[in-house]
Formats: sequence, structure tokens, C-alpha cells
Amino acid sequence: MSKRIVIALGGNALGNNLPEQMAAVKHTAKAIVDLIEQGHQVVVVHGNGPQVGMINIAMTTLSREDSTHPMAPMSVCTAMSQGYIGYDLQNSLGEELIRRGINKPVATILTQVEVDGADPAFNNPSKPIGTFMTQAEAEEMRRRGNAVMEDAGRGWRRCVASPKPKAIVELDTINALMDAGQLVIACGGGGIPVIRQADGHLKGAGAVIDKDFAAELLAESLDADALIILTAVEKVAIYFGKPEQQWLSDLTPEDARKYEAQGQFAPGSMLPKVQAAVKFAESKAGRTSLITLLEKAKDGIAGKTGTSIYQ
Ligand SMILES: Nc1ncnc2c1ncn2[C@@H]1O[C@H](COP(=O)(O)OP(=O)(O)O)[C@@H](O)[C@H]1O
Ligand SMILES: NC(=O)OP(=O)(O)O
Repeated sequence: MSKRIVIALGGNALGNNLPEQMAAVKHTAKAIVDLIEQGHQVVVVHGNGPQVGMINIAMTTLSREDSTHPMAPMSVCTAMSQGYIGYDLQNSLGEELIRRGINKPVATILTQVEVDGADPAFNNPSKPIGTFMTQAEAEEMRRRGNAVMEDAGRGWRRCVASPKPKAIVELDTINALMDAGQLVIACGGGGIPVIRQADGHLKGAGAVIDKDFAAELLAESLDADALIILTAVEKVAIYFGKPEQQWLSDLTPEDARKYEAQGQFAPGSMLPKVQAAVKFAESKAGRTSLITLLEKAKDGIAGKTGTSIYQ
């Protein structure tokens, strides 16, 4: 049965730098086109953690070296990351579709996502971005006025505010393109965070929205059947990385909340995925979420692997 699916792509689908991204998107395109070949209607959301950190450092260095270039706000860095990642992803998806004889235009939509200026997340940076650092490098970064955090046992990273997405500004455009049979890339990097002003102006916010939460909002807003979060693990685990680790094939919202209270899901990595998956599964009867490995997307949708979250 054909489904309307929102796919959230994690870091391993994009790599960490320019040449890695070029190579990774080819591989990623195959996994996505597998689902299109099965007749599903797909919209793709991607992350931007490494890329937005890289762009922000480049823009900051430029403004330090040349005072005619003011610092680029984080919202502008996310807009740049949507263009740069969308460019590679759109072309690799287009080439893979042609290779398989599927006639489907691909479009990247520069997407703004409204956030609440009073969101407490603005006072508590929690979203890791950029490259990994040693603790000593992170301490130096902190001394220079940046927030830093340890990222799920993988090293230290800069971190920025990550308010919850409230509304997708370009939703009607995304819907129209999907209805026209096009493959849409939207809400890249969680969307460009904007705060609607009283006069209607959309003011860029200094934050990076979590792409799993943005994908969840997009899935609800498009009345999708499924939210698929593709990452670097085949299943969600409890006691992750410990000798008693257990992979989960099914996860009810009740169990997810119980495990979350036990601290089973690392903040900034697996926790937002589980929270987004649960929110979507609970939003309407019949909606399902799946968390799995990029390469297993086809098997996951067939119910053969991954962690399925449903009511
Ligand atoms: N309980 C858990 N189960 C599975 N993976 C976990 C768990 N806790 C943390 N992780 C880690 O979270 C990673 C996924 O988060 P992350 O790399 O931030 O995602 P993304 O694919 O969106 O970049 C997994 O690859 C794994 O290393
Ligand atoms: N914006 C975002 O959530 O990016 P990552 O998935 O790369 O962390």
C-alpha cells in the first residue's frame, strides 16, 4: 500500500565535510529511491549539525578578518546549509531516479519554521553542532564565550539553543509539490528558525531546530502515514553501549516514557528521535514511526527491522 512518508536523515547520511557529503548523498539517494520505487510518496528532511557549525565558523572568521562583514546569525547559517545540502541531495536523488527510469522532479524548498521567542530553550543551549573536540579544546571554546557539551560519549561539541518548531511557513508549497508528484526536500536542518513579529515580519532566531522534531511537525502537518528516522543504528537500545544492552524492535509510547525517565536515551542524539517518534505515533490513530539504519529503510518499512513505535 502506498504511504505518505516523511524521512528524517541523520548525520551519517550526509558526512561531516564537503567530500564526505558528496559521497554519502549518493548512498543516501539509493535508500530513499528504494521507497519511491515501491510507490510511496516521500518528503525528505535532513540534519545540518556538522554543516551549520562549519558555516558559522567560516562566517565568524570572515567577519574577524574583514570588518565590512558582520557576523552571520545562526538563522542565516541554517539557510546556507539548506542550500548547500539541498544542492547535493537534490542532484543525487535526481540522478538515482533517472538511473531507475523514474520520472519525478526533485525540489529543495528553503523552509522557515516558526519558533516561540519565549521558548525557555533560548536560555539553555542543548543542540550540539560542528565538529567534535577534546575536552581541553571545548574548555578553550567555553572561555571564548561559547556553550559546549559532551555529545553522547562521542566527544565535545559546541552547542546552541534549540527551540521547539511551532509552524512551517512554506507548508502549502510543500503540499502542492507533493500533490503534483514531486520529491520534496524541506525543513533542512530543522528549518530556518524565525519568530513572527506583530507586523508579520519573520525575524531570524539565533538557534538550530532539531530536525527530528521538525520532521515530526512536518509529518503531522502533511497528514503523513509514517515518520521514518534514518540514523547510524539499526534499532533503539536500552542500556546502549553497556554489556546488558538490549535492542528494541517495538516500543510503545508508555515504555518510551518509562525508559526516558530512566535516562536510557542520550540527550541531543537518541532522545529527540524517540520523543519525535512517540509524538507522531500518538498524534492520530494509525500513524507509525520507525527508527532504523539508513541502509535498512526498505526492510524497515516492510516490518523486517528497526524500532517501530505505534500506539
Ligand atoms: N539508547 C540508544 N539506542 C541507540 N542509539 C543510541 C542510544 N543512545 C544514544 N545512541 C546514539 O545515538 C546515535 C544517533 O544520534 P545522532 O548521531 O545524533 O543522530 P543523527 O543520525 O540524527 O545524526 C546513534 O548512532 C547512537 O550512537
Ligand atoms: N538540525 C539538526 O537536528 O541537525 P543534526 O541532525 O545534524 O543534529
